[in-house]
Amino acid sequence: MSEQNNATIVSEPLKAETRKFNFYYGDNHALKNVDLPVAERMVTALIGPSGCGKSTLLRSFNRMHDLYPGNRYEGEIRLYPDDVNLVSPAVDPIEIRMRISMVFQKPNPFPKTIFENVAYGLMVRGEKRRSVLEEKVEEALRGAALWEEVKDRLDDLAFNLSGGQQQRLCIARALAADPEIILFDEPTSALDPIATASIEELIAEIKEKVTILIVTHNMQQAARISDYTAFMYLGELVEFGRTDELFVRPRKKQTEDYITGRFG
Ligand SMILES: Nc1ncnc2c1ncn2[C@@H]1O[C@H](COP(=O)(O)OP(=O)(O)OP(=O)(O)O)[C@@H](O)[C@H]1O
Repeated sequence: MSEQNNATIVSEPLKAETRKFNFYYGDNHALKNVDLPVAERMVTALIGPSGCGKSTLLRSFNRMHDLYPGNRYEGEIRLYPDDVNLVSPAVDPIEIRMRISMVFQKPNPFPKTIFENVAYGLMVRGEKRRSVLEEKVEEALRGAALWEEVKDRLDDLAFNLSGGQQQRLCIARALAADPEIILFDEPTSALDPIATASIEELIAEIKEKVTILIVTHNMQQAARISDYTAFMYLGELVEFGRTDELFVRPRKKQTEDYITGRFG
């Protein structure tokens, strides 16, 4: 069977796409010629065994690796519709981080109030009007399904919220910046099953507005919430497909071994 071009598998418009993308931590060649299409307003899951490069790929999308000397990108990550290469040195990483937000494994609210956490990005951008901030904070908290729980305690410290609430607050903080893409790095691994279910529901809702890329160790979660799945191994993208097809009829033996738990 001839190799299929991954982008042709996607039926929606592309929001982004990596092309012959490589990443190096100094001498460590962590990502190798990755061609990953990211469908607009869909959920794309990155799965694969520990150390295969999922987080490295995710973090490349908002130029997190720029913060460390010795790291090197090669190839392209095209962002559409502008069609810019977001890892080009000519592109400002700060601008990219405003357009592409990230939610981490462990909730990481700032040591500030609930209100300030959500308003932070807007304030950094110079928005000072209290009425605009209030409106945007409410909208983002509603979008993150947290408004009803916190509307009477917006001036409480964010640390007083439960773990699941803190993670929804971090999602609200990401939403408040009106991002085009949200990157989720194992967002439920520190949460109990109920909080996990509410984050999964939330992801299904916010994908109506925002493109989502998510790293997960949990294959059931990938199968439940994603539209497309990319299976990675040793820095390579082994197989990309529609989630309903990849989990039922994987084309590659490595993918099949991984999803059936026979990996070793
Ligand atoms: N800061 C770093 N410096 C050097 N090598 C790194 C660094 N971070 C990750 N690596 C290496 O890059 C490779 C990919 O790591 P990465 O964290 O992206 O994998 P992962 O699939 O997300 O793993 P996990 O599921 O365990 O989080 C691994 O070999 C890892 O050891």
